[in-house]
Order: sequence, then structure tokens, then C-alpha cells
Amino acid sequence: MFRTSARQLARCSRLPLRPLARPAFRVARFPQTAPATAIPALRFKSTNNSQRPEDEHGDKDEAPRKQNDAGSENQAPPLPKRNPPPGFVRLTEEEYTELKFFLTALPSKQHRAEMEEILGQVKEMGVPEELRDILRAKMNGELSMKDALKIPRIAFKMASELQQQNQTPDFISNKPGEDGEAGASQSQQRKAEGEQQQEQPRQQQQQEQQQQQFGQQGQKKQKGAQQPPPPRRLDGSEILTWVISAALLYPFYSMFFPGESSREITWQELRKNFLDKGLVKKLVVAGDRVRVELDRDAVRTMYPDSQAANANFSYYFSIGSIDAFERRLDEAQQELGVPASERIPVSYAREGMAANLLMAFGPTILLVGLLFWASRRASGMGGGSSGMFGFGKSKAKMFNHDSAVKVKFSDVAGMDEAKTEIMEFVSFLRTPERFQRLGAKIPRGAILSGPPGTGKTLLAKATAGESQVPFFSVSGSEFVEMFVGVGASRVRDLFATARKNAPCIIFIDEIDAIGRSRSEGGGFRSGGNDEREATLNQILTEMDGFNTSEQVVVLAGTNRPDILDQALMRPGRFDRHIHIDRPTMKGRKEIFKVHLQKILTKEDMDYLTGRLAALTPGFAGADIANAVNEAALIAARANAASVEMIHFEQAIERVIGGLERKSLVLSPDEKRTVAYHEAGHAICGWFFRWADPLLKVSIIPRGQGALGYAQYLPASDAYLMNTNQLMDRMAMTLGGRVSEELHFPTVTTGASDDFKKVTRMATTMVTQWGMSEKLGPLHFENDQNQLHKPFAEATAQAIDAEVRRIVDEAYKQCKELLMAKKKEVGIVAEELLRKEVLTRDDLVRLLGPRQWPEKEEFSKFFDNRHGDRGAPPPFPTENTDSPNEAQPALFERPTERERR
Ligand SMILES: Nc1ncnc2c1ncn2[C@@H]1O[C@H](COP(=O)(O)OP(=O)(O)OP(=O)(O)O)[C@@H](O)[C@H]1O
Repeated sequence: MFRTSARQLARCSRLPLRPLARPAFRVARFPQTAPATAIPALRFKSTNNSQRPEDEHGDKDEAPRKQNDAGSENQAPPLPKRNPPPGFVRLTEEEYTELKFFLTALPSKQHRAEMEEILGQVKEMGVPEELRDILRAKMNGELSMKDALKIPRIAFKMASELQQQNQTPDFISNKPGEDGEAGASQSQQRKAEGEQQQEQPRQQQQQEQQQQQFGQQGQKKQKGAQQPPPPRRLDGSEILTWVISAALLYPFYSMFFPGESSREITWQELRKNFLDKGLVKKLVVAGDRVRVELDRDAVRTMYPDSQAANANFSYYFSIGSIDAFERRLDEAQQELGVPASERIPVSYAREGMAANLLMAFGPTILLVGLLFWASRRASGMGGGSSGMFGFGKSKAKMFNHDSAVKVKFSDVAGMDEAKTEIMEFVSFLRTPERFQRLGAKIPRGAILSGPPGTGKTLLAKATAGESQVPFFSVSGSEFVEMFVGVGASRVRDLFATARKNAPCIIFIDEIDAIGRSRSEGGGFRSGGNDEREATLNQILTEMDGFNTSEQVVVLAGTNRPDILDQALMRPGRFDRHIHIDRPTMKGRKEIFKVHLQKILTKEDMDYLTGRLAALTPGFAGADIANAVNEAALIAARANAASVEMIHFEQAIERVIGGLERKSLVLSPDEKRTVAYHEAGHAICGWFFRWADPLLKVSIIPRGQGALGYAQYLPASDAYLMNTNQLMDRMAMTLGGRVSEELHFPTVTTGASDDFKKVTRMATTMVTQWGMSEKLGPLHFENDQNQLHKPFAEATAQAIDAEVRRIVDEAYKQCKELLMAKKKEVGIVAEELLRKEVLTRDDLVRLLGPRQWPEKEEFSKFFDNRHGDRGAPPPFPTENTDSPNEAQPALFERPTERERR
């Protein structure tokens, strides 16, 4: 009973130790480059020491040192009379052997020899006291994990000490009075100083010898040549890195790959090869395995080339039961006649347990550790509100005076009313007293709405730039996260930060991402909206929560003000609604002026901006900025000295119509069809009174699927269209198909987009614009998302009939014209086939001047008065919501399906 429990006790106490049993000094396993560089430097040191002046004159220490090397410290004459550095102790011979056992566990003999030299130095210098304790613990089989953890520190100490020695040739402390040899040491020192000059050449000689030894003879220089630089000394940090890496990595390595440096043998092999020859030092029982510890020195002598000579290699054998093993061992030793006192010690441990535990619990520990680290980090970063991983922290970017919102109101053009509205906010922030004095409340915020690229963000930035206050910019979508509650938490965080920085401006771009009306969430779409609603509620709360003295202004941008929640829009929250539409002709001119400032051009600025503005109806500020930049790029590509009108016009055409596709080669028949199709549009545009003025016809393919196009200048700044204009436009849109019918035996698929536009226009006339006498002034909304039409089936049929009637009328109108002008269509088409592009001037030449008066704006910029080079003006813009329905100018290439 007692024996069992004692054994268990032993197992427990040794349990974590084995994998770490030989941690620090198995350096030889590590990249050989480090020892290889380390050793020459240390060897110099060692050589220098042995070649001190005293040595030349017969070093009194030499004999004792040699003796000391040979035998035990206790028996040998005293060691060299030098004090070890503070905290260092000299090792007994037994301890020294244990240390040597580790440090010489190098794979190659050469390195082993080098390591022994280092050991010589370590022996002279001593080792840190803790290392001695560890070695003793190792010898008693009591090495613990705690000991292993001390090793890096010990390694550090030794490395520093070795480095000091490298820097101070006579490193050994010889302070007078510290021991009896002080006088002798002093005299040695004096001698050393006196012979310093002789010493240097001698050292060089030694260095050369050293190089020879390391196979560097080839580097010897010819006589008189410059001496080779001394070999690089290993500095302390390198030794340190080397030793510490070895100390740290090896235990882990051996923990995870315990089997790599061991081999299983049978009991018979053990007996024959080791037991019978007396090579076994100890047996360690670990579970059903027994590790054999050999007497390495004896093994090395007996089997010099065997792996067993390596200190990190071990044999083991398996046993059925501990009792059977012990019995067998007893019998073997009895047979060998080993006296009881010299029997092989057997210890019991549970090797690999630490590794097993680590394997089993490692992933869990890692995960828990990671979570712990992340939460610590998160709380460190964001404070309470940010929560775990900082999810709840607002992602708003902050700009202040230094990090610069440099935009000023002068950079924002073409939106005077919006600017005036928003300028008031600047006054609120700058001089709140002016308003508060009269009892006025500072508005909380403004919603800037309008189509994309109209300058909403720019205006908000300008507000910040002018008011010189911090500006927090965040996009609505940044509040939305996978996790419920994160959005609300980010809103809280944003407003809390803003309050700390008041007076300031918060700008929430694309607020519709979170501010969508909550009632929309009903029906099919509820459920997933909880997070969005929570975020919206938080915004509502935060905006309510401001007190009037807190000067935090919230600006929000959206393209869809119609879908925003009413609660958001009520006074007291976003008090002001500022709608920014696409700029008018005047606005475009101003915006061009702003952007042209950055461009090198010699054109007359007034004419340039006017013409460009006329060419770009429907352009938003962002399109204008893009077109100007594109023009500069085109000019640069053409190596032009400055950007010219032609570059601007090409740029505008490119922005609208897409790239010219010169690589697309049409067959002659296809080309002919396209030419007649486009000529049909052109003739309609030329002869219909209310059609938009034509600028250019082309049969060069461009952009996506357009094989040819006719360009008009729609009256974008006219906000109303009458029935005549709509009918002429529809008739003109059908001109392509009608021309095909009149000139070819069959028609093509190229007019499908024209039909789409015509149908849409006619439908809108009937259902929204009250232009059908039959249906009267009613508005029929046909929401595609609704399952049921909001009108009766009979009404639907009446709508269909009216739409058909209107389109038929337009078709008839077009056909009548084109039949009357069949010859003209032919002329234009043939000229198109020859030239590919016809301008307005060409049409005047071919057809005579247009009989209807042109708009003044149009004739001012396109009547060739300023040397118009006939560069292509743009396509009309497409805006299905406005009365300025897009011109049906594109001849569409049939898709594969349509072809079939
Ligand atoms: N009125 C303007 N004056 C000068 N430049 C403008 C104007 N409007 C737009 N721009 C140019 O267009 C760019 C984009 O504008 P901005 O980002 O403000 O548009 P937005 O209305 O916020 O667009 P979105 O609705 O897509 O967010 C600006 O950086 C600026 O260069």
C-alpha cells in the first residue's frame, strides 16, 4: 500500500517536469549559424585569456587550471584566483559535467569542440547561482516547471556577462583585498598594461591563427597589404538571442514532438547493448514505458558514432506492468552480480502528461485567452459603451481645424438657396448668443436631399469648413451591423463624442439606410428591421436629448427623402429640409467655373462655361467635376499644351455615351440599316416643330450596345412639357423603326429601346399627367410591389387602350412625315454611310436651314459663331420622372436572344 502511494506521489511531483527536463542548453539543435558565429568570437576571448602576458612568462594559473579541468574542484588545486562576477558561482566538477552534458549535445563534432571552448570560459567565469541550483535539481530528478521558467533570465545574465568580458579583455575582477591574490593580480594587470603595445601584434597573430583554424586561410592578405578585418565578434544581444531562443523553444519543441529524439528498443536489446555493459545510469518509468538514461560519456566512448551519444536522444521500452518490469530488472541485475548498493535507480514519472493536457485543453485555453484579450482590448479602447470588440463604437471620422475640412462655401456653386439656408447654421455655431438673446432656439439639424452627386456632402463639409468646428462624418450604413443593438450603441457613442466636442457638426450621409419609415416594415418585411428601428429610435432619442445650449448640429444627406420616417422629419429634430436639385443652366455654369479653376485652359472662360453648361443638361455637380477631369485626361493623352474645347466636348460625350467602340465592325448591311434608322430620327427631329434641336447623328458604335445615335439638346431647364412636345418627341422616337419599314423589306430588333421609351411616355401621359380625355385628370399609381392594382380591371383595360391610341397616333404622325421626306432620309443616310458622323451644319447643308425658330441659348452656343468646330454635343439625358423624357436616339444592337 505504502509503496504504491509513495510511487504515485513521486509520479505526481514529477508530472510536469519531463518535457522541460533539459531545457536551456540544447542549443545545438537550433540553427547552426548562431553557434558558428558565436564561437569564433568567444574563442578569441578564450585564446586571448590564455595568451595573456603572464602566460608567456609562465602563467602560474595555467597548471591549476589544467588540473581543475581534469579533476574535481574539491580534489584539484584551487581554481584561478579570480572572483566570479556578483551573483555567479563556480560549479563543482559534477555540476559542470551536467552542464557540459547539455551544452555539448551538438550534432557535429566540430560544434561540440567549439562548445567545449565556451564551456571553458563559463567554467572560469562561473554561472549564475540559480543555474547551479537548477543543475542540482536536475541531478536529483527534481526539476520543476518553475525552474524551466527561470532559464531565460539565467541565459540573459550569462549572455550579458559574456558580452562584458568580450568588451573588457581582462574581465576577471581583481579588486584588491577581495582575496589573497589581489597583489598578484594587480601585478599581472600592470604587466598587461606595460606590454600592451607588444600585445596587439600578438593578438593579430592569434587572430590569423584563429582564421586558419576556421578555414579562412584564403583570406590572408599579401605582405604589406591591409590586414584583414578581425572576425566579427558576437555581441551580447546575439548570444542572448541564441541562448534564450534555445531555452524557450526547446522545451516546447520536445513537448510537442516527444518521440522525435527517441527510439523504442526491446528488453533484450537493452540488456545486450546497455545493461550488460553497465551503460545504464537510470530508468524512468512513465506509464507503460520506461525511458533509459544512459551514461553519455561512457556511451560516447563505446559507441562514438551512435545516436545514443547525443544528450537529447533517448531509448525507451514498453512494459506490461510495473511489477513485472521490476522483477525482470532485479533478476537481470542479480544475474550480472550487481551489488544492492549499486543497483540502477528507477524513478516514476508521468511523461508527456503536460503535453497531453496541453493538447486536450489547448484550444479551449487559446479561445478563452483570445476572448479575454479581446474584451480587455475593447474595454481599453472604447470605454463602457463600446462593448466587446469595440463593435458599439461609432465609426464616424472626425475632422477638426488641423485635420482639415478645407472646403468653403465658395467651392460649392449653383445652389444659392441651399447655401443661404445652411449658412444660418454657421451663424448659429459661431454666434449662438445672437439668436438666444431673442429667445430663438437653435435648429437641431437639416436634411439635405437630392439626386446623387448634387453636392450634399460637399455642402455639409463647407458648413464645417466655414464654421471652424469639428465635423463628424459617418454613413448611415455604418450603423448597421449583424448584431442587434450595435447600431443603437454606435449612435449613442457618436452623440456622446459629439457632445464632448461641442460646438460641432455631425453629418450622417445616406441616412435612409437607417431612417427608413418604420411603417414600411409592416406586412412582409417586418422581423429583420428590428435592428434598424432600434438604431432609428436611438437617433430620435439622442436628437430629443440635446438641450438648446448644446451646439451640436446634425446634418443628414439622402437621395430618398420620401421614404424617411416622419418622426425624423418633424420640427425639433431635422428642422430644415433642404432639397438640392440638379443644377440649372446657370448653376452648371458656376460649377464649371469652380472646377475649371484647377484646369489649364486658354479658352474664353465665359464662352466655355456657357457652352459646356448648354451641352450638359441634367448633369449633377459630380458629373461636371468628372467631365472636367476627363477633358484634362484626354488633353494630356493628346499631349496638348492646354485643355481645349474639343477635349471638353469629347469628355462630355464620353461621360454620357460611353467609349467609342471602333473595334466593333458591322457588316455593310447592318451599317446601312443603322444609317437609315438614325436618318429617320434625324429627319423627324429636323422637321417636327416641337422636337428638340438636333446636334449630331452618328453611326459609330459607342458604350453598351448602341450602334448609332442621334443627339439632341433637350430643354432640360424647361420644367413643363405640353402635349405637342410629347407627341413630337414620341413620333421622333419611332422615326428609326418607321424609316426601316420604308426602306427595307424587313425590320430589325434595333428599335426595342425606342418602343420602351415611347410606351413609358404614353403610359405616363395617361396615368399621371391626365393627358387622356377618356380617363380624365386622374393619377393611377401602379406600384410593382403591390399584388393588386389600385384600380379596376376595366380601368386597366381603358389605360391600355389609351396608351395604344397615343402610340398609334405618334406612329402615324411619324410615318406621314417620313413618307413625305423619304428622299431626304435617303440623302442623310447615304451621307452618314460616307462620313459616319453628321453635325448640325451638315444637316443644314443637306436639308436647308431648319424652318422652326431655335431657342436663344441654343443658337448662341451652337451657331458656329465662336468658331465651333463641330465637336459632338452630348446625348440628351434620361430622366424618366421628369417631363423631359429622354430622347429616343439610340439604335440598339440586338442581344443574342433577340437575334435568335
Ligand atoms: N454644387 C457643387 N459645386 C461644386 N462641386 C460640386 C457640386 N456638387 C457636386 N460637386 C462635385 O461633386 C462631388 C461629389 O459631390 P457630393 O459627394 O457632395 O455629392 P452628394 O450629393 O453627397 O452625392 P450622394 O448623394 O451620392 O452622396 C464633389 O466632391 C464635388 O467635386
